[in-house]
Amino acid sequence: MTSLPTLILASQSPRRAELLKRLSLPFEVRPADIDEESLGHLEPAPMAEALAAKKAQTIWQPGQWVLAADTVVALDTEVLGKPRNPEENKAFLRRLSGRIHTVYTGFAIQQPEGHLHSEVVEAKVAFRDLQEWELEWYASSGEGLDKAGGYGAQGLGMVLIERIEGDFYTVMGLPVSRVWQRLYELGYFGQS
Ligand SMILES: Cc1cn([C@H]2C[C@H](O)[C@@H](COP(=O)(O)OP(=O)(O)OP(=O)(O)O)O2)c(=O)[nH]c1=O
Repeated sequence: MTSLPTLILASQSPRRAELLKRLSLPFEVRPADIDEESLGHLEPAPMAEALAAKKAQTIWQPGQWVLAADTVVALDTEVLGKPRNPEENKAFLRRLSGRIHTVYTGFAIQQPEGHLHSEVVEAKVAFRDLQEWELEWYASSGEGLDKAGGYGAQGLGMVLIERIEGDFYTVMGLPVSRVWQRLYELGYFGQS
């Protein structure tokens, strides 16, 4: 393969950077500081897609390939954001315990000439019935504090999960297989 253009990753998420690294794609991180509240009125799926698109558009400059994403965790119709403290983290986990919730990860790719592609992918996650000591243990680890829904499926949070329906990487914050496919279709890897 000839050398690929540098992807600008419009995300501060270390997980998304790690996934691009694992794909051996050349990239630079340039987080987009957007007002997420302004799209808070949307339903979870369109919200994840619109936030990803907004992040890409904030960073894009002519000639660049930009990739952005946003992960929204929804329990029925309610969105669980990032818990503000261990107490709130515990409360989130108590609500997720023994139930199935949906993780929506929207992603956006903006091409060098400005065309913007965005879409959203979903996965269903079933939590085990969690014991009180497990809520305490997980919340005090601090792992869930910078994560939507208050847990990380790729970390200690793996023990909270009974099963996942859909792509694991959608839960982790970037549906890599779908992103890869779209990059190909949009011509990132060269003329197809
Ligand atoms: C549910 C879940 C979320 N997460 C993370 C992925 C995202 O980083 C984060 C959701 O917040 P996002 O707002 O999607 O992303 P971010 O704030 O980390 O970064 P940026 O806005 O700059 O793109 O939660 C996990 O790492 N594992 C999980 O299992």
